[in-house]
Amino acid sequence: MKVYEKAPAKINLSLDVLYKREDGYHEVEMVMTMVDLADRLEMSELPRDTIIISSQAGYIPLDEKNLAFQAARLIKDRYDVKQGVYIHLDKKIPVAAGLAGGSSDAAAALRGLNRLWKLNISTEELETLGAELGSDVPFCVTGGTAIARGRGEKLERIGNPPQCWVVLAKPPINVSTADVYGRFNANKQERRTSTAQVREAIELGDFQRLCRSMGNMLEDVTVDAYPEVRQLKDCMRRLGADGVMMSGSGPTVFGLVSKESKVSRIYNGLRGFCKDVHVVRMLT
Ligand SMILES: C[C@](O)(CO)[C@H](O)COP(=O)(O)OP(=O)(O)OC[C@H]1O[C@@H](n2ccc(N)nc2=O)[C@H](O)[C@@H]1O
Ligand SMILES: Nc1ncnc2c1ncn2[C@@H]1O[C@H](COP(=O)(O)OP(=O)(O)OP(=O)(O)O)[C@@H](O)[C@H]1O
Repeated sequence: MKVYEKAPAKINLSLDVLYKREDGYHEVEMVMTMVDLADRLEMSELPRDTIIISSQAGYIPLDEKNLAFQAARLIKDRYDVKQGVYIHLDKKIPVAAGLAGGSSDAAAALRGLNRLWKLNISTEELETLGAELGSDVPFCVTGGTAIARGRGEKLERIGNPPQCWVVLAKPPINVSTADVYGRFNANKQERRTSTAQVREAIELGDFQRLCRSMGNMLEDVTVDAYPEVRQLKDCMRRLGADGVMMSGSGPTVFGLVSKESKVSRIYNGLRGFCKDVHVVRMLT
């Protein structure tokens, strides 16, 4: 038997870092949603008790460092599954981009293996398992739009943002999430939180207000280390995107655009600046 799962990319419409916790993680409050740029996972049963990962992407680990591998091992251990699985990852989401590609693959593996092995694990339990794999994984289990708190695992579902185009552009640099949080200094200055305003704009269905409300407290940290992220933001704004922000710990910058007529101008303008540009829709 075979099962297939899509693993969409996430963007952060807000990302407030509240304080550093005793356990080393940061307490956050953020609005996350998904876009229709997705990896695809094919999972098939193996007679031998083993986990095999393959991918067309030559630049991700295919061993126990792969988050889909870790998801399979976790579910096998926890539910005492003796069958093996072959997982093929068709990667479309840029890697180490701030788009939760690995986390979404892990969440898709949890969902798919639950079906493949007929384990009947509840969504809540899948989210709890996901938290063991990474802070963004619980959100990726069901996706949609949510406010995430704690270190990212406490989820409150909210309505979807107004539909629009999303232009994603990743400069050719790799950013480590641990490194960005490590450089973040919570006491440095008063920072404006944005989650409450983003939530309000979504509830009102007010696109322009949403664009004005967005904020990401990790942006300054990444921009300090990689000035090209600011250049990319400025470029996207100049080209006419309505709202522009970095996603997660970066370096991907996204632009929200309401008018289809503007999209190709923004896409073409950005392609002169970096190769990794995608035009997608919010997943609503
Ligand atoms: C930046 C975001 O992607 C925004 O959605 C997430 O907060 C990070 O999610 P993630 O990549 O799944 O993060 P994890 O794999 O759990 O953690 C990677 C590293 O980031 C730091 N980290 C992560 C999440 C968090 N709330 N506080 C942290 O300080 C920790 O040093 C951790 O070792
Ligand atoms: N299935 C996977 N897909 C992509 N990267 C993976 C995967 N499994 C493990 N990795 C490793 O995880 C690291 C982060 O990749 P990923 O694409 O998940 O980052 P990200 O989008 O910045 O994540 P986040 O937004 O959750 O911080 C990479 O260095 C990569 O080698």
